[in-house]
Amino acid sequence: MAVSEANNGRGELRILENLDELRTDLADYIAELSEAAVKERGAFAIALSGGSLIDLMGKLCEAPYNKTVDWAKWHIFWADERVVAKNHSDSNYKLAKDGLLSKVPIVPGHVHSINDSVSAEEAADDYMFVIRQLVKTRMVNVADISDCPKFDLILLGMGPDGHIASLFPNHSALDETDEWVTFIIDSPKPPPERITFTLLVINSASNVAMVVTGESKAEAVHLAVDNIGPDCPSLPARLVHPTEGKLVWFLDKQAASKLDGLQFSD
Ligand SMILES: O=C(O)[C@H](O)[C@@H](O)[C@H](O)[C@H](O)COP(=O)(O)O
Repeated sequence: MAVSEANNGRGELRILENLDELRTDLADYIAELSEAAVKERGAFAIALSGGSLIDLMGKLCEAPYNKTVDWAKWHIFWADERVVAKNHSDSNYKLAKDGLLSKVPIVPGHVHSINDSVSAEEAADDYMFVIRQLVKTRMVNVADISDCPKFDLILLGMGPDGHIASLFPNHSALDETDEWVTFIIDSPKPPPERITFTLLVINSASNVAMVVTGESKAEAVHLAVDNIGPDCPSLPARLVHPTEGKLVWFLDKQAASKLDGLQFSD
């Protein structure tokens, strides 16, 4: 693995030889953050996304993690969710349940999925209310300089267009600076209706991990991480910049292949 700090404050870059190494490194990283948060405040508030992420987290269901992680202290949220029924094949909740949550001893009451029986707008409001209650009890930590939730870890994938969660390039949801959760009804990636954490919440987290693999993402990784001059596009992934937290990129060689000045030692 090559680990380096992007020289422009764009976070730590962890570039893994292959998907197996990435899966192990990601599981170690999540397990370490979980242990630290449980030690410090008795709970671990983690937000998941959809896509390939859940499969890449798969090692957590295996030894030693399945036994060593303090699953009872985990509180699960979604950085974004598709507004479909929980048993629909498009549901990020279903993806996480089938691939992770059903395989480890998570407390069912700690799984904070969205209300799937209302409109996207109502689901976003409802989710914000749920998070607000958990911030009050400090199940979810609070930012030092605002009343914003400070998740212990937000895990994000990235599309080839540089979208993160359900924040897409040139979409007005990117400009939402008041609400913690917003909704969209015109997602370019199906299904169209989604709710998503805003940049406000993403950038208030203690830790944000961008988990990105495959050659189709290489250009977007370059645009999100490298110094690309004044024509810098407003790529959603480039706007991830935790103000009081730490950003780590988990990349395979393919996704990292267009980064400036990268040298792989074979
Ligand atoms: O629900 C979603 O669609 C996502 O949360 C989305 O932001 C996803 O993480 C990226 O599109 C990357 O997905 P892949 O890793 O599958 O390419």
